Amino acid sequence: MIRMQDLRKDFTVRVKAGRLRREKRIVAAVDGVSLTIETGEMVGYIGPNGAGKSTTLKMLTGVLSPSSGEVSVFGLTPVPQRTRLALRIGVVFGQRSQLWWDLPLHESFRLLRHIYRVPEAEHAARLRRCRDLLGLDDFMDTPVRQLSLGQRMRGELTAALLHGPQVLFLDEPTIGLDVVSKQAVRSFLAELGATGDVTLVLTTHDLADIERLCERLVVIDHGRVVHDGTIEALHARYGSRRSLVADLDEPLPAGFELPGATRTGVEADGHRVTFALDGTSAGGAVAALVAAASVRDLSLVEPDIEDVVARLYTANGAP
Ligand SMILES: Nc1ncnc2c1ncn2[C@@H]1O[C@H](COP(=O)(O)OP(=O)(O)OP(=O)(O)O)[C@@H](O)[C@H]1O
Repeated sequence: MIRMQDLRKDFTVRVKAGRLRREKRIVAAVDGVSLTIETGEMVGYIGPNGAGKSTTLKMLTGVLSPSSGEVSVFGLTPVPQRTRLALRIGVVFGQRSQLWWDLPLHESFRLLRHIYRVPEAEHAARLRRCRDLLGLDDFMDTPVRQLSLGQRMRGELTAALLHGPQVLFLDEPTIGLDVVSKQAVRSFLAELGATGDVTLVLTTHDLADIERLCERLVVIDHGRVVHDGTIEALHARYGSRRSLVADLDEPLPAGFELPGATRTGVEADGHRVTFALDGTSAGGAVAALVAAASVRDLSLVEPDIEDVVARLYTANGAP
């Protein structure tokens, strides 16, 4: 449904070359991206600053023309068929608003209904759902310029959905939001994605968004895709391991080894030990530890996505 084939976008920038001279330089913001995204997928599109995420979204939504390669969304070519495409996609760019700054929020929604020519009953049903799930009622009458960032973002999401798009492109939807607003936005998107009717593509620097929402993770760096798969596949590729943390009555005997695990930490004078598990099953290691020592408490710690993504960015030479 969304297809990109060897998609590229070059920008020409002028950089200082000596005291008075400026030189033209080509920046390959997107450098040969090929991806296919099917209906109902929830895809996290991540990468370090300047990796090319926003540029890709801009080409998908018809804001920017590609320098070369192909891009289509529902078989439409975004720039020349932008108007037709707009009826079928919703876009939220964290930094840019689609609401009318001086009007109360509900007026923006009313105007959008007319722009998209949405039948009254359909509009009312969608708006009701957004009001409930995103808790808009307290600020429906407030002019947009007086809304907090979290309130505005909830308004932006609603505005992007009122015409019933089949794909939602979100650029940093939770940036700068407080914890409560983040949760509201994430739960809302999770619910939306769970219906299977809406395809979600979102960029974010907050990996909790990805963990909560996305089955598929595409990592881009220097304009190129460096990973495309599940979070689990990413962990497997980078050898992330689960840890077993045990609190013991007595320290383990010297030279103690746990089959299927490697000791990675000792704290509290030997009363707390951490083992990295080699496999995915903890059963054998737990049984062996309990047989060998007096265990007071045990916990399993999942690998941290932040760590593995940081390793991935570093591996690709990001600054
Ligand atoms: N209009 C433009 N003119 C010149 N260079 C641009 C333009 N837009 C983006 N770039 C450059 O293209 C590269 C990719 O930028 P892009 O905004 O797509 O990155 P990003 O992954 O979205 O980054 P961030 O996480 O910081 O938002 C960067 O090197 C950026 O400086």
